[in-house]
Amino acid sequence: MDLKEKAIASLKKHASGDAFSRLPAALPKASVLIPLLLRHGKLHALLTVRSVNLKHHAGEVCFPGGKSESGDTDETHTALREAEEEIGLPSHTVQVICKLFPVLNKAGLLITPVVAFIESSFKPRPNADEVSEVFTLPLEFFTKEADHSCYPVPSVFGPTHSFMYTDPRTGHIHQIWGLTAALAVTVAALALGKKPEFELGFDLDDPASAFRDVLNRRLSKL
Ligand SMILES: CC(C)(COP(=O)(O)O)[C@@H](O)C(=O)NCCC(=O)NCCSC(=O)CCC(=O)O
Ligand SMILES: Nc1ncnc2c1ncn2[C@@H]1O[C@H](COP(=O)(O)O)[C@@H](OP(=O)(O)O)[C@H]1O
Ligand SMILES: [Mg+2]
Repeated sequence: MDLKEKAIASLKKHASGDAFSRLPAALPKASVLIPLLLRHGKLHALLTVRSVNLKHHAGEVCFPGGKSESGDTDETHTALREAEEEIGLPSHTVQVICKLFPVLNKAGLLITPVVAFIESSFKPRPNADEVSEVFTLPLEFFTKEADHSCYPVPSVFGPTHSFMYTDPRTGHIHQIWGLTAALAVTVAALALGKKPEFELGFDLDDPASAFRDVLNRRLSKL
């Protein structure tokens, strides 16, 4: 099996399917697209820098995505629609692999990560209202200790991970932390089949278990 096939097979083992699709409507929903691509024979991930003018998470690094809208048919539709709006990614060129288990953020938004392969030749067209920059980086960066730190403060699941990435193309230094870092380390570890050099703070064989506890606590309060 080649790199891409291995990553797809490994990610699909953690597909959440529709297990979380029928949760109460009182739980507001969002999706993020985790776009993977092959570049120089390696798996890469695509990330965005949010506009400094946004009300929430201004200037932070995140995956393309956003809140579910009434016309969306499911979580995957939300992720693809948002990616098309934010970075001009044509949905028909995207190979969706699977939805992973959703995560709850502090605001109570249930966020479903949708993992997908995009074409290596994709040229982003950022929507300046929402996105100031788009960059890609090797997925294995999220398994290395070199530019990583970890804080004991609980994030969406496990401790808070943080990475400092210097983009060799632009020289820009990007901090990737919190929710986005948690999703990136999970997808990197699963897709590459490689334990990170640092302590993850959750069980890689069952990454959804920590999340289930958080979700059940939240559901009991609805
Ligand atoms: C949650 C969102 C996917 C919603 O999308 P929208 O475009 O409508 O804002 C998005 O805001 C998002 O990805 N936010 C997180 C960005 C991020 O990871 N920032 C760095 C750390 S802040 C953090 O981890 C917040 C955790 C929390 O519980 O809120
Ligand atoms: N055309 C537009 N111009 C400016 N802001 C927009 C916009 N469309 C969406 N937004 C804002 O962009 C953010 C992300 O939206 P989405 O969920 O669609 O990704 C939201 O703001 P905040 O994140 O500041 O609340 C939303 O209000
Ligand atoms: Mg968004």
